[in-house]
Amino acid sequence: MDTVFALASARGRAGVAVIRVSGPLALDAGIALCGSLPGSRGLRTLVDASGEVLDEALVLVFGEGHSFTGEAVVEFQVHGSTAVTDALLRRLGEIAGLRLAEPGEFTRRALENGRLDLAQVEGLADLIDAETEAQRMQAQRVLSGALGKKADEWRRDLIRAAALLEATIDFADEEVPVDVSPEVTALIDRVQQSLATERDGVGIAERIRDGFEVAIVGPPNAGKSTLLNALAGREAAITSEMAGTTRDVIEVRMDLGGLPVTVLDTAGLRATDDLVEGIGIKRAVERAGAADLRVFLLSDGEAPYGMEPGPDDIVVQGKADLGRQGFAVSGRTGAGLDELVSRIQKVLSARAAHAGTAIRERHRLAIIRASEALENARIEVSGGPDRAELAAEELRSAVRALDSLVGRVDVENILDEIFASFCLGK
Ligand SMILES: Nc1nc2c(ncn2[C@@H]2O[C@H](COP(=O)(O)OP(=O)(O)OP(=O)(O)O)[C@@H](O)[C@H]2O)c(=O)[nH]1
Ligand SMILES: [K+]
Ligand SMILES: [Mg+2]
Repeated sequence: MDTVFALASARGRAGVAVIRVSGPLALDAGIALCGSLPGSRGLRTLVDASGEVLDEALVLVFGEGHSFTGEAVVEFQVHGSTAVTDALLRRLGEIAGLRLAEPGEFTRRALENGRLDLAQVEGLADLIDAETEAQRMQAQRVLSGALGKKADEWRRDLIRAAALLEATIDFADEEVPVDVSPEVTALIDRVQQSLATERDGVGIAERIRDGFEVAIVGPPNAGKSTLLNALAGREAAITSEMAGTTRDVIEVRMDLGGLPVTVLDTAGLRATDDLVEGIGIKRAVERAGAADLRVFLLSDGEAPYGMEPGPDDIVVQGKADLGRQGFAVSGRTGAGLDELVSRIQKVLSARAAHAGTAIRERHRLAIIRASEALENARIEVSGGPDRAELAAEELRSAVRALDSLVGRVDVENILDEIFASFCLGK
């Protein structure tokens, strides 16, 4: 195994930069730079091959089995200037047996050494990318190994069910006094239910990761673009007194009370002979229809045109500053904005609450494969003792599908995909 090193903190000027060295030669490399290594941490002067001082560093030493990667690791916390980190990386590169780590290589080693399971690696990737509070909490849940724990419970139940069936196979020639099928079916049912909940939560978990879409729709000149700009805090969309100003869908990503949201501004909906405006309206209806939530911004007294609000959708009058009945907002003065944001948040957080520990399409597909095998197992079980062997085989195939969630089975093909999202030094 090579010894690898990389800048583990972000590139660029900073108070502190962290350079990590991991692998069998990590301690030797540390000694080459500092003369002597501290037991676990201490201040050292780092020198180059000719004894020239590189920097003063806080040096952290982790023995094999006690580091992030599971290997022997030395970390140097140095002054965060590009010149210092470049000099140190150059120096490490001169040491025989050391090379620069590939993107994600530290994490990959952590996985290979059993420090993290595959789902935790995905959680770590999400945590590094997390921008909002909801994303951070979701990533922490996955990084803590919650999906692995769930998978263990499912596995235990299914292995027990398979064992019960195996027992009847072994005694097939003799008279088996107990019928195991009720207990086996109960175990299958329990796992099935839990799998269904997790499967249904994946869509929401993906929204938390990638963002919810909230579309502003309504008639021309209702003030949709002005409202978008007020929410975004900048002039993202063109506004004017001309009806039919917005044609393309304008997207602005924002953090609404901890939830990642992309707000869409759309063309005003009305009957039109204008070709380009018509295309804009078609796009508006399509994108708003596919969004997670719609805010119908209406002009005084007008009914929605072209789209009907769904049960969760928010209907609000625009231009509150002109004096409106009921719930109204004004993008111009900001009146009613807090109320609108809190209504949006309320709807989306209620949905976000359904996110479980399975958070990716990969998880959803594994869960579906397992569920299908369990469905087959249930059919075989109901076919009587002669079919016990087939039922047990289906249970094992469900276990294999679930094992792929945490990487117990061969997952080489998905590793590259997962690690492609990692950056250097992670
Ligand atoms: N008094 C008042 N005028 C507003 C408000 N919001 C927008 N306006 C004005 O109403 C006109 C239309 O605003 P826009 O934001 O372009 O409306 P829109 O709904 O995006 O219009 P289209 O893109 O054409 O569908 C502009 O002249 C705005 O200055 C508001 O809250 N109060
Ligand atoms: K307008
Ligand atoms: Mg507009």
